[in-house]
Amino acid sequence: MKKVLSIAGSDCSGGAGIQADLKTFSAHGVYGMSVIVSVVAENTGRVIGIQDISADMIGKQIDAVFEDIEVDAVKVGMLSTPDCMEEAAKAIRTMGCRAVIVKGGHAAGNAVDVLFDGKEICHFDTARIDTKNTHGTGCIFSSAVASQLARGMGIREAVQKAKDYVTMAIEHSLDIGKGCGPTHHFWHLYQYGL
Ligand SMILES: Nc1ncnc2c1ncn2[C@@H]1O[C@H](COP(=O)(O)OP(=O)(O)OP(=O)(O)O)[C@@H](O)[C@H]1O
Ligand SMILES: Cc1ncc(COP(=O)(O)O)c(N)n1
Repeated sequence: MKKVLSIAGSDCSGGAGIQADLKTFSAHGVYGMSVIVSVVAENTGRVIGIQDISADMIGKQIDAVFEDIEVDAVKVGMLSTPDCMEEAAKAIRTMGCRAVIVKGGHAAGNAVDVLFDGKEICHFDTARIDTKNTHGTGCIFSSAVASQLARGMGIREAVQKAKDYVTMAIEHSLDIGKGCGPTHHFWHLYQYGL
């Protein structure tokens, strides 16, 4: 089984952050691991508090994973301090960085994401879904890309599959909480079974 690591914050309400990443990894059939950089007291409506984990402890978590387990892909989420960013940058640097994707979830009109793979620009364009329930969309989109890369897919195909996944997860989003609810990480599994 391919192994994917998320370096991100913890969302106690379960829709974003580490919790969303682990659900997304499981939905993609990869083994999920997590390095927690921050504990966030948040829900679908507001962020109440943020407790950052020390850079030393973040580094130790990363070392604990890498000294023992072969990691096929890394996804980085919320990084709330420059120290966290430095630890993550060191980890990413060891893997190389060949492509960049800019997400357009907050723009007006269609939901368009733009990928630059070092050679060509590629657009991923879907109709905007009219819903307030988009808590965690960025988390699950990037976790889905990391999962597909770990499974051996090329970058363009991985982004297309992740876009399809996040779009359907938003389409089947859950009305949980009073604010912006989470998406449905396992809609496909619940609809069609294993
Ligand atoms: N209402 C929507 N309808 C369709 N797709 C959406 C919608 N909102 C977000 N997306 C898609 O979800 C994915 C995540 O992008 P999004 O911009 O929401 O991430 P984000 O992490 O919230 O962004 P940011 O980091 O700027 O807060 C992208 O593929 C985006 O196009
Ligand atoms: C711990 C944590 N990490 C990230 C996000 C952003 O989520 P998104 O931008 O995907 O909605 C969040 N709300 N909480």
